[in-house]
Amino acid sequence: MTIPHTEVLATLSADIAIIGGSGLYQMSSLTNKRSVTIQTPYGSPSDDIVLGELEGVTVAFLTRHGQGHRLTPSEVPYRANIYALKTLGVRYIVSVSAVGSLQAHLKPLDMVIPDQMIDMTKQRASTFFGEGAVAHVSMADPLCPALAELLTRAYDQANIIEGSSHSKATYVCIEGPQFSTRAESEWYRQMQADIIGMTNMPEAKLAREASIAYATLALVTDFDCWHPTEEAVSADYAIKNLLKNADNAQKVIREAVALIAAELPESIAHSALAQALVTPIDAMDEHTKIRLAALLT
Ligand SMILES: CSC[C@H]1O[C@H](OP(=O)(O)O)[C@H](O)[C@@H]1O
Ligand SMILES: Nc1ncnc2[nH]cnc12
Repeated sequence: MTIPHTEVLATLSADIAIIGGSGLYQMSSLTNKRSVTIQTPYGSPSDDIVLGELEGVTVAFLTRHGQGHRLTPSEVPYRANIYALKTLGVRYIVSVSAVGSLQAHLKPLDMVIPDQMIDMTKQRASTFFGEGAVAHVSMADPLCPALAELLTRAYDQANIIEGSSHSKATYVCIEGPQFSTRAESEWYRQMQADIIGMTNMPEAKLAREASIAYATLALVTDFDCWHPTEEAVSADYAIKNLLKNADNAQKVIREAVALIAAELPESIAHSALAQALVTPIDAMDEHTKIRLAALLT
C-alpha cells in the first residue's frame, strides 16, 4: 500500500516504533503484519514500514539499512525515517543497534542502554528545520531518561542468561562506513565514551525535533580496535556476534513494548518543541508549514 504522508489513515497508526539495525531486519514475533510505503517531504524512508502486533500492541517496525542491508550509515534517510514514523503517530522509538565496546567491562553479548551521546558525524542532514523555520531543541539528555529506564526494566524481566545489561553509558557516533583507527578508538576512550556506533546520530536529534521519545538498546558485538588482546572489529565479526544475540534482543523488545503500552511514560521529548521553536508559525511561508506539518501539530 502506498500513501502520501498527508493521507495516513487513522487505522494505520502506532504509538511505538522499533528501528532495527544491523542484523535485525525483521521481528519474528510480529503478527498481523501490514506493510506501508510512506512518502515524506524528506523523501522515502529506508524501507516500507511494517505495522504489526507484538504482545497485543500495534507497533511499527522499520529496518534502518533497508532489507538486504543496502544503505550505509551515511546513506540512511534519517529525516524521512523519523518523519514517516511521526506521520504514523509514533510517540516512542526503541532503536536497536550493534555497537563496539570502548570499555573492558562491556563485553560482546552484553546489552547497553546509553544515556549520553557524542556526535562525531560529518556529512548528514541532522535537522528538519531551516529554510524559513528555526528551532533549537535541547539535547542535554539526548536519550529519553524515562524510556531508557523502562528498557532497563524490560531487560531484567526478559531473564536473559548470556551477557549482562549496563545503563548510564555514552555512545559515540562516527560517520563510517570505515571502522575507527586505533588512535581514534583511544581518543574516544579518553573522551569517556563507552560504546561506538555509526547510526544513532542524527537519529536521536531528529526524534527529539519530532517530539518522539527515543532510547537505544545497544548490542555489544566487539571491542573495536583498542583492546590489547581481543580481535579488532570487522563487519563479519560484529554481525556474527549480533546474530548470537538477536533472539535475546527481541525478548527485551517484547517486554519493553508491553511496559510502554501499560505505562505510556511521559517524556521530555514529548514537549521538546514547545520551548524550541523560534519562528512563529504565522511567520513561516506556506511551503515550510506544509513541509513541517507533521511536526508542528
Ligand atoms: C555491521 S557492523 C557496523 C554497523 O552496525 C551498526 O549499525 P546499526 O546501528 O544500524 O545496528 C553500526 O552503526 C554500523 O552501521
Ligand atoms: N566497533 C564499531 N565501530 C562502529 N560501529 C560499530 N558497530 C558495531 N561495532 C562497531
